[in-house]
Amino acid sequence: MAEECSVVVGVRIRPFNDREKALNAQLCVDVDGPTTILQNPPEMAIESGKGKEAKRFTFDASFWSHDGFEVGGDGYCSAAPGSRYADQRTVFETFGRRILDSAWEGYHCCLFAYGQTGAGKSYSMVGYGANKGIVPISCEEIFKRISANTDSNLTYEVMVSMVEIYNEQVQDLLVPPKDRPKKGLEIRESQQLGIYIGGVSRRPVDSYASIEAVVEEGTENRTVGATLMNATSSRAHTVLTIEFKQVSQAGGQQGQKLSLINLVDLAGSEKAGQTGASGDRLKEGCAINKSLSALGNVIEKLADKAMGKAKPNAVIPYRDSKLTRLLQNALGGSSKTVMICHLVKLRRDALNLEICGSSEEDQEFCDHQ
Ligand SMILES: Nc1ncnc2c1ncn2[C@@H]1O[C@H](COP(=O)(O)OP(=O)(O)OP(=O)(O)O)[C@@H](O)[C@H]1O
Repeated sequence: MAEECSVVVGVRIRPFNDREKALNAQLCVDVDGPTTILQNPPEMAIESGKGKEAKRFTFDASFWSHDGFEVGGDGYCSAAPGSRYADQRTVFETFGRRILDSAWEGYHCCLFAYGQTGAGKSYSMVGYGANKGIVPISCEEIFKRISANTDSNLTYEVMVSMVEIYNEQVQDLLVPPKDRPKKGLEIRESQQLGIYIGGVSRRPVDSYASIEAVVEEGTENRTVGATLMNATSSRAHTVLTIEFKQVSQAGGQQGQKLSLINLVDLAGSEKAGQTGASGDRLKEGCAINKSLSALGNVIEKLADKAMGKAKPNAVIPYRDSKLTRLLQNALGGSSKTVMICHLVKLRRDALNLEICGSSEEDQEFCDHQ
């Protein structure tokens, strides 16, 4: 456990939606192995004065989910023969499994889905219909692994909580909206527990069915609102925390290993003009963008530390937002972080590119919001 925190980043590109098809949207992204290639379309080249040359950004993985899939009888989308389409299972195998392996080793972990509204974050995290995302597949895997355990000296305890951060307030998704405190829950700190949410519901779960029921209940209670870009846009960050405890008995002594697995569906980053935002929607958008910037800063600093670009004692600005404060336990120390960035409008999808130290950074492309 002496290892420092690690941050891995991937990019996923979804199919065009109806709106983009109607607008005759141009495809200006490609992938080549772990590299994402951005083409500068001619009109942007004129606007930026930068020419048409493609830019290449290398990540830990780049998932092509734009086309090349076939739909099975059950609705599951998988790669057509010879295609490079990355289906839900591929994304889980590349990143979700890594998170579970780390949790089994006793690390705290965070997996984030980042991207503009409608870019496919919820699709990757929760999924739709037969195309289950990382959350349900991970939950299934956790209980598959637990039931495969044959060591009678080893037992497991799993607890789940689910909150959303909406307008910088932490709300318990396992409590109906009418019964929640108006100002949300407080993030507290103690020597024993580190950072924790005062009064949050923690439900014990002992099977896939029980965790699925809790996640469904929480999902029903989420704050969603329509924007022009996505009819059921999530306007809050949703954080599912799985407390995973391994209890071992040896020589009359009990040992415990606790891992916090945080699966985070971030609210969509966006430009007010594109989403038709005003009033409440605009206020939400400002809170979302502010906390995403804070997250970007924290991850960038963690990545710098992991790569030796920053001093080991460099201060990480967790306190700049509720989101980063809440996840401080899981992001700091010897933890594992995975960020899956979903691309749509490339010049504006900055955090994706900025946080990855291995990319050829270009301010024109990284001009965030
Ligand atoms: N990889 C994919 N393959 C097929 N369809 C996808 C994929 N990713 C997203 N979609 C479709 O695109 C639409 C928008 O996706 P999704 O709801 O996941 O976006 P989002 O980023 O979570 O948006 P928001 O932040 O507004 O909640 C959905 O109809 C979804 O089914």
